Amino acid sequence: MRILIVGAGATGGYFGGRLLQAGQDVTFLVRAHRSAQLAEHGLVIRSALGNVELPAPRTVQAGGLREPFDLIVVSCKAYHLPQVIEDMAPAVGPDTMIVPLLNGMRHLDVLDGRFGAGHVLGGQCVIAATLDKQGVVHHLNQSHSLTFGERDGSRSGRVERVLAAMSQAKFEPRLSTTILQDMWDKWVFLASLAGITCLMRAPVGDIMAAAGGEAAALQLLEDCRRVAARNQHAPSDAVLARACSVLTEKGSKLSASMMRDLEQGGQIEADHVIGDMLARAGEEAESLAMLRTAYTHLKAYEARRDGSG
Ligand SMILES: NC(=O)C1=CN([C@@H]2O[C@H](COP(=O)(O)OP(=O)(O)OC[C@H]3O[C@@H](n4cnc5c(N)ncnc54)[C@H](OP(=O)(O)O)[C@@H]3O)[C@@H](O)[C@H]2O)C=CC1
Ligand SMILES: CC(C)(CO)C(=O)C(=O)O
Repeated sequence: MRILIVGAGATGGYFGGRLLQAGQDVTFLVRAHRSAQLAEHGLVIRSALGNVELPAPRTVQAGGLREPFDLIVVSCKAYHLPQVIEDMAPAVGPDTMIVPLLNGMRHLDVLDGRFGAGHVLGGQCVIAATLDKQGVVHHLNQSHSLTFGERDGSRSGRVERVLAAMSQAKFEPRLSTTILQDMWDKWVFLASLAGITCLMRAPVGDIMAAAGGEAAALQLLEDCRRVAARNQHAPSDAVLARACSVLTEKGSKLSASMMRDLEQGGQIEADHVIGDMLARAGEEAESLAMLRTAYTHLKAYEARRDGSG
């Protein structure tokens, strides 16, 4: 299976690197700076679950794509998606599958609109990873699952082939028959985690140590749950209980990748992760005060960052 990983950043570098390590036919679509880094230093992953150094992984830049790939894994940030879509278009042939790993949901509509829904599977990853200035991928926790599936829930031949291709790689590939619900479940959790850790500029444990911290986190979770329910994707009691316990764990060092980006002064996926959640609340948005505050806070950060205030 010919696999194109779009973006060799934290998630793309990690999962693409693990696939390459397992002997899969992997190419990375990258931009000039990352291309030079990978050519000089190779793809380096530092992980408690096993370091790996892959000298000179195959890369291609926009304009260099000539043929369709079997599988395209999209692992860019949401704010880069419009350009990414144009750059990857020559790699999409009649039988190409696209698996996006972005947090949130709106990218599915964007990808469907450009390539047709038949090409676009559901996808998500659970991992904490970051890229340092030298281009090394740092895996920060013990989770590394990549879940994908047909959005109609079927176990088609093509998703079975993706599972087979991923089965030898050193991460947890999961073929889901409920991928849209899985994506909503993760979004509800992630939007709560990103919203609260960014708002408080602190990981979960420090928020729990602060007066009002637990109530604020749980209120944000409840706001996101209400949006999911309104969109016919209410999380189950078990999913909610798990989200609740992770978001309120005393002493926890957990924070969202958005908080890491924000603390480094970087761009953030405010509209994609929080704004779109609010947009899907419709007229209920007025009553979701924590979610609205989380969004306003991120937009104020963006305004300050890009000097548009
Ligand atoms: N990091 C994490 O722990 C997790 C992240 N996620 C989600 O995964 C998605 C990706 O995040 P993450 O991997 O952290 O992001 P990164 O910023 O680490 O990586 C994204 C990569 O996309 C590349 N890129 C952007 N535009 C293009 C383009 N036109 N052509 C080729 N490459 C391009 C960037 O390259 P360049 O260097 O040129 O800018 C960058 O290396 C996000 O939606 C995030 O929310 C989900 C779970 C965990
Ligand atoms: C939920 C979590 C923390 C892990 O995948 C994540 O997606 C993120 O930090 O962006």
